Amino acid sequence: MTPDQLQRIDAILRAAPVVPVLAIDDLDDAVPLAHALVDAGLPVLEITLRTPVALDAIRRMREVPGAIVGAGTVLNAHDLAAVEAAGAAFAISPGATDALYAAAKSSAIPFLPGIATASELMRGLEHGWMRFKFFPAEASGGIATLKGFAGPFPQVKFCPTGGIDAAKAPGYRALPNVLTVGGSWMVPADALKARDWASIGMLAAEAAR
Ligand SMILES: O=C(O)C(=O)C[C@H](O)[C@H](O)COP(=O)(O)O
Repeated sequence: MTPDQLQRIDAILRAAPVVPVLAIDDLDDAVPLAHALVDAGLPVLEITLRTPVALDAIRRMREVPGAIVGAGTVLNAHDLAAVEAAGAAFAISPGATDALYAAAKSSAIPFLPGIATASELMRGLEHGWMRFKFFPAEASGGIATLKGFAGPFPQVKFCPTGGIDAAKAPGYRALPNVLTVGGSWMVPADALKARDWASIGMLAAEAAR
């Protein structure tokens, strides 16, 4: 991670009160969903590569004014190259491998690897990274684990994701080593299916406060 990549990932995460983690099945939902979230105060969007239309969704959503659209579920060097080619502003992984770190080092895209343990974090430090997704946050000890990491790793900051909801988010965001949190709670599956942008906007606005 170059100083430039560190500065860029920090700027992106600091622009996000919360990062919505999105799985888009219907490409026609991409733009109205981005509008609903951005207008509600959540400009930074993580589009997971879990659906066949994810790369096309990134291409469309990045045209929405104010949106900072990145990719999630980036599992390998091939995924990283694909999301960079689609114009993603950043790439997030639920974990990390040596091959993925190597690919990220030779790429310009800001990359946020995932870690859940001290050893995974130390492997990331060896590769030069100081910003991580903490995943799956709740299942990996949540706030108590992040407080534990603050002692031996004072220079490291996190975006915890996984099992966080509206009630739990403020506790995470109050931690000094947390830049922002990620989660899908503001886009309930039934609201997305119903294209209920008003409800999603209300949940997003609440998350942005
Ligand atoms: O697909 C990925 O790359 C992931 O890392 C998983 C997501 O971050 C979580 O599924 C979001 O967590 P929830 O808010 O609990 O839904």
